[in-house]
Amino acid sequence: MPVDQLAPDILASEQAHLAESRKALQAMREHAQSLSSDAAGDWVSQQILQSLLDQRVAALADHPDTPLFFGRLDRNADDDLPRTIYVGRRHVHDGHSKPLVIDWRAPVSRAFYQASPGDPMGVHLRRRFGYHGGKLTAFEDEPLDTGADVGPSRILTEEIERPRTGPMRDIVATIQPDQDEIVRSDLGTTVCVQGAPGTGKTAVGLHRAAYLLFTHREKLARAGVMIVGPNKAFLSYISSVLPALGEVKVDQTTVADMLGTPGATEEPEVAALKGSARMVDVLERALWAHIVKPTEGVVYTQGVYRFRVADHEVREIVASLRGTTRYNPGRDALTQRIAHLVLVRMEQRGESPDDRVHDKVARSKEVKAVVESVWPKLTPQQVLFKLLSDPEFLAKAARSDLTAEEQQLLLWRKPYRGAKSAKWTAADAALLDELNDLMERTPSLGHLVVDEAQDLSEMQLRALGRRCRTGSATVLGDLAQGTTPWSVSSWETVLKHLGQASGEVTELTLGFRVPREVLDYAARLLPSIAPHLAAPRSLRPGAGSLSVRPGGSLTEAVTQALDKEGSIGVIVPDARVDEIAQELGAPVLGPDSTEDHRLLVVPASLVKGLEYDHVIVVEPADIVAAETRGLARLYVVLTRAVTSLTVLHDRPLPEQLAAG
Ligand SMILES: Nc1ncnc2c1ncn2[C@@H]1O[C@H](COP(=O)(O)OP(=O)(O)OP(=O)(O)O)[C@@H](O)[C@H]1O
Repeated sequence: MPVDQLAPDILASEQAHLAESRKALQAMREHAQSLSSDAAGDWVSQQILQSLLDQRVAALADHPDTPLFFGRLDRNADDDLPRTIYVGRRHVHDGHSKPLVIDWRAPVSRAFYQASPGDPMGVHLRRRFGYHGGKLTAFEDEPLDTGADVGPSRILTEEIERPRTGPMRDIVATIQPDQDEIVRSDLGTTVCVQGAPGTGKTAVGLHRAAYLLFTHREKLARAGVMIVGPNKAFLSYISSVLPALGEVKVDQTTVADMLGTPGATEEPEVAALKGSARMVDVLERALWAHIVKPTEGVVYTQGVYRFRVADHEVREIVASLRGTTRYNPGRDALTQRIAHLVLVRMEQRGESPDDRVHDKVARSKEVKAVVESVWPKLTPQQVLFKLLSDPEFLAKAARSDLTAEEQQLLLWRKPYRGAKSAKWTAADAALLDELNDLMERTPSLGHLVVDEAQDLSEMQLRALGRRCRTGSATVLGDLAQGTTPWSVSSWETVLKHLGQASGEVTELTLGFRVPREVLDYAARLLPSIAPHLAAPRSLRPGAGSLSVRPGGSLTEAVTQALDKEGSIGVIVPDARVDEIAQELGAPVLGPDSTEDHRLLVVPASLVKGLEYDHVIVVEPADIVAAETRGLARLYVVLTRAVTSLTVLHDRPLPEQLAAG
């Protein structure tokens, strides 16, 4: 496709449109700044209005380095909009409300991403713009009414190959048609995306969040949108994308932050068992086993009178409540109903007690004592503590759902002294969350984006599912990159445990990050780790991007990479991180890292979801040997490179890689 830098007139007129749009944006901002919150009636409304105005002013800031628009459509359409529209990150209009730039999320912008010679969608020319810094330097024309396909866009390839420094960039200018389908799917639809490394799953998830917030602003501002990623380093890497799209009110979190940071670790087989949804019934029985059959009634004394509620009456209330409410509301309801019966007795004696008396009875020590003995106040930690430390209690709760060996596996080898001093693992955190929800309903958000979902256990998925129970989700992942002991093998299973069984599973198949030569090399591992998945495809051939060096020198590889532009990740077996960092005098990526460095030593276990222009992998055999799903880990490691991958090894390569 021609990048038409040789048409100076056109380029100059497009640059003039950019200048006009920038000026108009400046005017919109000045107007917003001139608005006053004084018009609001009271102090509270004034504060709310001021905060809205501040947000509006911030949203109208012009970032000189980011293109205000990146595309143009010349349309045949007969609607209220100009025939020529410019597509950009946000709406900009002139002083007469004429749109100069239209938000990429507006319905009319859809054609920019979706129109094709086969289906021009009323567009006869699509123009893409190339930028250098904030300067418009090139454009690329695609006539859509001639029926001829003009081939891949050079602006797209250049965008992908632009050297990386710092965090992930947005892809709003170059979203591809199949990605756009996912980005623009309805709020009510849960979408699950399987995609090979670098197919843009993370990018698509973030852009979908931005699209939904634009399209359903009010509803989602109330209900909330949350992005869930594997660790803080990953969140830091993606943290700039949504703000660059003008969306600052999205929470980004990890499962550990959401459910509680683990204070202990455990054997993979124990973690896998605790992660299984078979634990659900066990937990439910464990909780409800705390309710004791009432053997005594209540005697409430007021002055010289005693009002009695018989034991069988308490039994009846408990029986009617058990299993029909969550644990805590059930406990409250038991208190209220006992108090009610006391009040009935008072009325039978001719009194007319009011609400205050009702409250007093409900809070009396007599009623509290019976409720506590029958339906005790509990914390999730107390229940799980009992389950993991008391073999008899576990056997009672487990029934035939867990074998004797499995029960043995669950019990702590060295029990803690109490629920408060117990140290919980990542798997325990999900069990505690399940118990918490059995006791008290977990509030739901409007939309959840879950990245690297293949690594979540069934119990973690249930925990996330609760948080989008009345909303929807975007679930992203790659079954071949599953590295946890509980990694799932099908997306249908993921959706089921998430409580979104009707969600749509879709696939992204074209890789943008990894050059073909490197991707083909990594794909030699696929038959061993995910035989049912098709080999991934790559947009760019990347001839010469792969170098495998037996006995190769690390210092030499790093020096070569430093001679080129872009970021460098030296990915090493976790056990060798310190040694190699010292050798290179380079910083190490930690789970909580948020800083940018051009050269980083990266532990293999932390590199999921990240990418570097140049990747140097040290000793693949050790990376594989370090964990049960070591081959899948190696697949993740080998698919992080945008421009070049160098593999250094002294030990023989894993046989799947060697046999090429
Ligand atoms: N349409 C696109 N235009 C430009 N760049 C793109 C596009 N789609 C994806 N990319 C780029 O490709 C790279 C990989 O994207 P992303 O991290 O979203 O992939 P992923 O599928 O989540 O990968 P992984 O499975 O390895 O986590 C990123 O640099 C992203 O910006």
